[in-house]
Amino acid sequence: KLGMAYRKDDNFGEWYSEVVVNSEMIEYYDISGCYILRPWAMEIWELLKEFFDAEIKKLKLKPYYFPLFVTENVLQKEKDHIEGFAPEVAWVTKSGKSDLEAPIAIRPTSETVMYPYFSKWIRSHRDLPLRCNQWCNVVRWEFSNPTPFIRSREFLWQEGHTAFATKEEADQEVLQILELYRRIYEEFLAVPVSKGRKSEMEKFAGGLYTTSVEAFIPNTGRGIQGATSHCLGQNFAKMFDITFENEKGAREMVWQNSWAYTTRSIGVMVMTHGDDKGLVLPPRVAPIQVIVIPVPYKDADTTAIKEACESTVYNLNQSDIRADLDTRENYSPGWKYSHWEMKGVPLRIEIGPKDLANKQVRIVRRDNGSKVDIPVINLVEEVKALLDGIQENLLKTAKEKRDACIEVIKTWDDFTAALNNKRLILAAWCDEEEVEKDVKARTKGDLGAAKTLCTPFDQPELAEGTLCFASGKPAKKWSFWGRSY
Ligand SMILES: O=C1CCCN[C@@H]1CCCn1cnc2cc(F)c(Cl)cc2c1=O
Ligand SMILES: [Mg+2]
Repeated sequence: KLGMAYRKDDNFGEWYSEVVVNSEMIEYYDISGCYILRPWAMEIWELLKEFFDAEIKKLKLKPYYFPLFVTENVLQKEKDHIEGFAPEVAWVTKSGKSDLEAPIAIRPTSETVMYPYFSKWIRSHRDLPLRCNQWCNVVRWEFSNPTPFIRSREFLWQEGHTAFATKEEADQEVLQILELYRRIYEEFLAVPVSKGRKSEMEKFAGGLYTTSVEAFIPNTGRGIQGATSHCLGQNFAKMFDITFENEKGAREMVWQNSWAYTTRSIGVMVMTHGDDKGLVLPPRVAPIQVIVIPVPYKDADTTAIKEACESTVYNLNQSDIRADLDTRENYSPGWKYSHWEMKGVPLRIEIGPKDLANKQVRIVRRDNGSKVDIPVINLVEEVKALLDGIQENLLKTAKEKRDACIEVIKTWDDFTAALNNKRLILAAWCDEEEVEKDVKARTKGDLGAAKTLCTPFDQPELAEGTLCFASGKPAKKWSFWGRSY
């Protein structure tokens, strides 16, 4: 199937569903909210994992794998904060025809699975820091509109769970991990994000504070949480009795963090860069960075052309560039151009008789469609420069688009107007939870209510006497507000 039926700016939802299928990332599945991740998606996940895993190994994280299942009474251990999540928990109640004695939950997150064993493993300060990471799937039986990568009932993630003797160590790691999440989004996915702190209402209820990287989708005017890094304080240490004997022989509770990013990150990238020809991949996450296509003419030397394509791919691969060729005789060059554009391959190289004769190749950029003829001898350097240029251009363009959506507001009327204009709102407010609840109540509607997305670490100047846009009380901080996924 060639070409898109939907245009990104006309029908974003349909456009998105079409892109993820036509680019061969996703196959829809017969259970709502579940999707098949095909190689074009999994290879991106693996490239991100390769970077992140190497980085957390530098931070001394150790790989673990904990069971998928958790008993009811262990899951209920954090009853205070999970009561809001209870409807999302999926339960196994039978095996074959017979009922299980007690239902078993499928992990929606792994605190309750892991922490009883943290309690067992941590005895002395010498057992600290404990640094545990697992790559796995989790299940949350969500009911709001399922969307490939963005909101699914099963998704892949990494979840890091660490324990320290001091709050200072925990605070430091929270930010180290948040920086890695920023790098995942900005340096790999070319998606601009804002680092900040979640409000008391939006944070992980079981923790002390939550930091996050927040992205924004201009087409829908919705914010989207890219990844989270929580400091749990000693809350879970208390709940699960995770204590250690310090150097002086006194017993203390550990300070813990937990942090995650998920396959949602791939969906954010698709939404950010895709266009009406389909997917547009940032080179650093492109499974194929360069596709080489022979352009044979009726009486041309097709063998020579094919050999030129093969040596081009070989030379690029020798320089660690992910190149491949499409020599399928049953498809025309034109069909192949559209096919690989749909899949978002950053560079296409065309080799025809003229190119052969001139010892050059024609290179076409997916991001801006520009074409350039390059002498074969300069090929590798030129391709590397072009790939770097595309990576840079995608982030720069996305940043400009996101920044163009930011609107600073001071009054309630401007707030509601900006909301309806699909803006990313930056507003000073009094930081009172009641007021945040009130804004939610006053903006409820079929598009969803407005909420705080994060309080950016990078705070604009707060002029003396600035008043909260919602309550009129003295403003304490600037926060990003908007509707969200
Ligand atoms: O975000 C992270 C980073 C990685 C480890 N976990 C935390 C907190 C997860 C919050 N959360 C999120 N969703 C949940 C859904 C549920 F069904 C239940 Cl029972 C609990 C939760 C829940 O605690
Ligand atoms: Mg949720």
